[in-house]
Amino acid sequence: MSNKSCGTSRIAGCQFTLYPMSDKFVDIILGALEEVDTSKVWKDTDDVSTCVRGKMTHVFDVTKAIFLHAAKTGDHVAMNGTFSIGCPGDTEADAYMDEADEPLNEEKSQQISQQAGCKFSLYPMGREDYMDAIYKQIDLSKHRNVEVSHAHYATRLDGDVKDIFQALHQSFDSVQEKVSHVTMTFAISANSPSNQA
Ligand SMILES: Cc1ncc(C[n+]2csc(CCO)c2C)c(N)n1
Repeated sequence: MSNKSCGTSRIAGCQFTLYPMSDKFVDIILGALEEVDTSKVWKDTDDVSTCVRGKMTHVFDVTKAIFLHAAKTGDHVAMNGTFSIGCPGDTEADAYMDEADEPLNEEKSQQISQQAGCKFSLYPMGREDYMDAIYKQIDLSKHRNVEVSHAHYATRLDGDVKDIFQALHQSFDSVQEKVSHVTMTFAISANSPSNQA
């Protein structure tokens, strides 16, 4: 099987869009994209979304940091996105697969404390037993730092943004160990007026 691998890890990616519910949306989007160190990932931003690709650890580090920097403005900010790994033909970011594993934004991200709500869905591709792959690989009870609940077509995670992204990362990683091509969609929202008493 050709899994387009390079070294020991495979190219992962995330395509995401920030939606700041604020008049300052341009500054919030561009500010978050600028403030985060994206030098270990391939990156492309257009009028619809941003795509980052490279080692899984850097893809999660950068996506999480961009959401945190937008949310720390205090404005109501949402992000929708799709993670993908093992997509046949996804080799364009090969050069980035040689980057060392240390995430570049972890220190700054650790300093930001931010609550959020998130819904995510896993899609193991090309498998008749896709439901088993989802149920067997994700032991959601492992995510001790986030509140896990079930929603139609998705699993809901509530807690600190860093813990939510850690749970997303773990779930995605455990499924991709067993299934070659996996996508995972997510929507995350912070500072929503719905949560203000
Ligand atoms: C992560 C992310 N990347 C791109 C866009 C698209 N976008 C909409 S407004 C704007 C700034 C002015 O051009 C940009 C880049 C987004 N919303 N979120």
